[in-house]
Amino acid sequence: MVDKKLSGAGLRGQSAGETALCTVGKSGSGLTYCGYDVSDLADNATFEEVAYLLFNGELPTAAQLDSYKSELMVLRDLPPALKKVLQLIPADAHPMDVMRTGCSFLGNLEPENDFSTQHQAANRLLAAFPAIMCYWYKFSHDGVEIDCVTDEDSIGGHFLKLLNGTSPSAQHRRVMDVSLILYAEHEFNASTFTARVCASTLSDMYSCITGAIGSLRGPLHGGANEAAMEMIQKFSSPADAKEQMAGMLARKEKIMGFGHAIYRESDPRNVIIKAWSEKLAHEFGDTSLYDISVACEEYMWDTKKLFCNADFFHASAYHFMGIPTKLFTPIFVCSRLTGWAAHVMEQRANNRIIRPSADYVGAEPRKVVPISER
Ligand SMILES: CC(=O)SCCNC(=O)CCNC(=O)[C@H](O)C(C)(C)COP(=O)(O)OP(=O)(O)OC[C@H]1O[C@@H](n2cnc3c(N)ncnc32)[C@H](O)[C@@H]1OP(=O)(O)O
Ligand SMILES: O=C([O-])CC(=O)C(=O)O
Repeated sequence: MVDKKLSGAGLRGQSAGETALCTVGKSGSGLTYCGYDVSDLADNATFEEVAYLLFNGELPTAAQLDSYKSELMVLRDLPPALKKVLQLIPADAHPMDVMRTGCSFLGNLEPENDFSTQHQAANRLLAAFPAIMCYWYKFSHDGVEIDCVTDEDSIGGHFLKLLNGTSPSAQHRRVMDVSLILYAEHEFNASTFTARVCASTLSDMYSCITGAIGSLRGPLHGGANEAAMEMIQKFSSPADAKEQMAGMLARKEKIMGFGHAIYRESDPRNVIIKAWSEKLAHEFGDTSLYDISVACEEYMWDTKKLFCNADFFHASAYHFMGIPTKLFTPIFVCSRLTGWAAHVMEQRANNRIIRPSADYVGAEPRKVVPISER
């Protein structure tokens, strides 16, 4: 992988601190968590192992993993007061606003009063996020109050069971696991940096994560998976996709799910989720959306040398699993929480308040003219 020439606005190319959690776009290996290549983790680990790795720096032993999964299972149910709040949020609310409120409200009920409980706060959010999303979704859309506890021992399986009310297939469980691994961590991306800035003021875990959710919500960041889904659904065939994309590029519109702030030639997560999307398309029995997605990928590379980022083939993969489009970005939250919380802990361990400077481009010094003379 070629290192991208990094300069210009948006703090691009400037180091804003140290991390032992992740490398992005380094030559030889596209993405690593604590030294492990993401493709190795996606092939050989589960999401809970990756969460444990990010929170503790090492992969768990079998006994440590068993006990960690049991700990998380006990933390899944939502307090009655939080359920009441979720019931008040209308069906047309943005699900990322629901996640933001759910996280913030839980912070009122179970505040992190002391940093010595930071692991508990992170684990509580990790265990509770799927229920926050699905409890609100099922109540507001179907009028059903779901049970927030399931017998699924993985977070991905738990989410699918909350959503569908039935146990997922082994394949769907595994795809969720891989997806959550791919989204878990990504160095100083916008939402993680938000969490670190907040942590640097010595604020609490819930505030850091609430702020990060707000940053992930935007279509230039995590919101791109939903935006990509909305786009590909409008294309009737691969040929139509190419024609419409040509128009979008001519109008200087951004094509969601393409390009990246750091990677230059490819996003290492794409090849992994793309392969799962293809498998799921065959299981779904209609590969047209996958074929359209491949046409988009080819067209963007051929015309603009822009490649799919992690979000693009997530859209079709989630769709083939029957997941409603509006829940795509909240799933990202369920995963990235691990990276955010790990960065909060890392910032706290070696903290100095993050406070950069600005280049002033405003008016020269001047005097206030009395209001009657303006
Ligand atoms: C999980 C994630 O958060 S991955 C990112 C998800 N976001 C998206 O998919 C949104 C679409 N992509 C984008 O908007 C951008 O590629 C970003 C925000 C990801 C990165 O932004 P930047 O670092 O500024 O991009 P970069 O410097 O590579 O842009 C180079 C040129 O390509 C253009 N470009 C980049 N991505 C796209 C795109 N998806 N569609 C059209 N043009 C694009 C830029 O506008 C820029 O053109 P210009 O020089 O004429 O202004
Ligand atoms: O790193 C970034 O800028 C965006 C990204 O891919 C992520 O957060 O996963």
